[in-house]
Amino acid sequence: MDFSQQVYQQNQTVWQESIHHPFIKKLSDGSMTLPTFRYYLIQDHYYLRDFARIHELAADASQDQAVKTLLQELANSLHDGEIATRKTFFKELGISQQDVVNTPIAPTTYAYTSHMYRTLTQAGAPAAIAGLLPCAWLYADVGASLQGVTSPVPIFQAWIDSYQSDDYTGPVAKQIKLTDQVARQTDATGRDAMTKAFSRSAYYERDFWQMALDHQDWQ
Ligand SMILES: Cc1ncc(C[n+]2csc(CCO)c2C)c(N)n1
Repeated sequence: MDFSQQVYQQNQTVWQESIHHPFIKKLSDGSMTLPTFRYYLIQDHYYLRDFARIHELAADASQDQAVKTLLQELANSLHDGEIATRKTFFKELGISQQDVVNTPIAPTTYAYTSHMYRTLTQAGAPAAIAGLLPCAWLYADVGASLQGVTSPVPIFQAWIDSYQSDDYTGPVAKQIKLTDQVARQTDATGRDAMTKAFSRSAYYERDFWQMALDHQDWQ
């Protein structure tokens, strides 16, 4: 069985807890408050900045030219895709640079991004690549689970729509393929590190939703 299918199956409990998380329910039924959505977007802004950076660092650390190129491509498509979408949301909700500066990175965002940097420095590019995978894959599944759902709040609907276009699902398939290719070129110890990196990211993805509902801070 491919590495991706194996870790996907192993992490279904936490995965399904994300898909059925109250955060997703509140987005789709419109009961989420705007301050919660704003909180999520600002934390996500911090997250995406590091997420893009880790692609670049993993590309630098990778020995394989094709892997390097694909990671760089994924990093570029982030700037045109997810990061650009966030900028539109910021504009629509009136979130300013000052609002971002005034909001510190919260513990779960800090832990999730630190986990990805740590994985890269301690276990290398293959594990870092596996740690990047749950992000896009989970959101594709969340998008699929929301197919046909119409949120009464237009900006929540825009968020849902952003995970349903082919522009989005194409890169996810590429990333799964890349991870499987890297896993095939890696020994058992490396694959074990990849497995751990994937599981930990899946865990932090679930906690990210809860962090936003709780408006988690450092108190
Ligand atoms: C915490 C968190 N996890 C996942 C995503 C989703 N996401 C991040 S980058 C990207 C594009 C393809 O890699 C997608 C879908 C997010 N925004 N925030």
